[in-house]
Amino acid sequence: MAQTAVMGAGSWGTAFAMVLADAGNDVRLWGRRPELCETINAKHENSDYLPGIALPKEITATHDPAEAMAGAEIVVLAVPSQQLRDNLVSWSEHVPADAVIVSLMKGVELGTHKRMSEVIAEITGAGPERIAVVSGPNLAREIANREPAASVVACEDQGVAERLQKLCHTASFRPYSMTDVVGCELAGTAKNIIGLAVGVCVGLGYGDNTKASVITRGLAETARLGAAIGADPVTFMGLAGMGDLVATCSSPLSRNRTFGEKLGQGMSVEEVMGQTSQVAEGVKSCVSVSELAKLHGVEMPIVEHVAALIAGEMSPDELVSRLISRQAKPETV
Ligand SMILES: NC(=O)c1ccc[n+]([C@@H]2O[C@H](COP(=O)([O-])OP(=O)(O)OC[C@H]3O[C@@H](n4cnc5c(N)ncnc54)[C@H](O)[C@@H]3O)[C@@H](O)[C@H]2O)c1
Ligand SMILES: O=P(O)(O)OC[C@H](O)CO
Repeated sequence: MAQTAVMGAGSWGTAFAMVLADAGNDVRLWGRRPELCETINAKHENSDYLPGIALPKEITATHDPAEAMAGAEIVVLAVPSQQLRDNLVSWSEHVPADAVIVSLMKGVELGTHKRMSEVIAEITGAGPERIAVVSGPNLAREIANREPAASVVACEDQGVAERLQKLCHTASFRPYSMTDVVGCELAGTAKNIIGLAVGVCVGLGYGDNTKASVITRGLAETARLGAAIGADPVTFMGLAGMGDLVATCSSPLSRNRTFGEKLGQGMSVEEVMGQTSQVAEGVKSCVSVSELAKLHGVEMPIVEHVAALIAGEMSPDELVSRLISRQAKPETV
């Protein structure tokens, strides 16, 4: 068992802190707002993000990053992807030199097109054997309710992945280990964008054939970019790929799918933003992933159309009609 720090007390940071505590680890949870940390410590509940769920007593919250990470063997990062860089710059002096740094985030940075593991390596100087990713079909509220689910722990060092796997294996959470960090991160990021597209179709009133078509072709274009940036193609068939895509695109709990659904129903991006307190990563990552694909000469029509929709350059109806009327071609990845 290990001393762990979870940096970010939103939905997934808190739910994953529960997983770590259930697995027998000591968990310090860093929260941005002192008053939320006080509530968590006093009531053992994150009333803002997971109301009604009793947190294990082994979780203690703090607003002080130095206190959160002091002596931590495992530092878990769970803030919105576009906010990671700024936070990590201010936290990096407190990250213990030998700690393994685990990303729970599913996004690609705007401007740099970097995956979160690349941002972590750049800012902390940690080598690949100290950087890991957890990704899979893991909607926070279901995990916090201890509903059975599987996930993937990826680290280039298989031994480190296996150690982390043991540290987060509980009676309801079953992690698999793997070494494909690139594939895992790309799959987790792209599924949010495909989830937005599926949500748009749901909002327009379309049914399961439409959803399945977007999911399948979404996975194909994700795998295409994966092949270009060095991912293992098998990853896209697994929990971080197909698994997460199915969970996100099927569930009303998904913030990305819900965001798209509201757009499909006729709300503007600004209106949906105004109603959304939690992060829908695909809204930003559609831009960075679309640019990354272009840099690698890879076509990602669904991602590109979602980026155009978010930019206000096309309507939900146009998104669907333009995708369906693209030139006919063989079904290849
Ligand atoms: N919620 C899920 O079901 C789930 C599951 C798997 C992965 N993820 C991923 O985990 C990451 C975190 O998502 P979440 O669901 O916890 O998001 P959230 O919106 O529920 O919470 C985000 C947390 O980050 C904090 N935050 C926001 N802006 C910040 C800033 N500028 N500086 C520091 N902290 C800031 C918020 O206060 C909050 O504690 C995302 O990349 C998401 O895609 C989420
Ligand atoms: O709520 P979403 O759309 O951010 O999805 C949450 C998780 O990533 C599902 O695995």
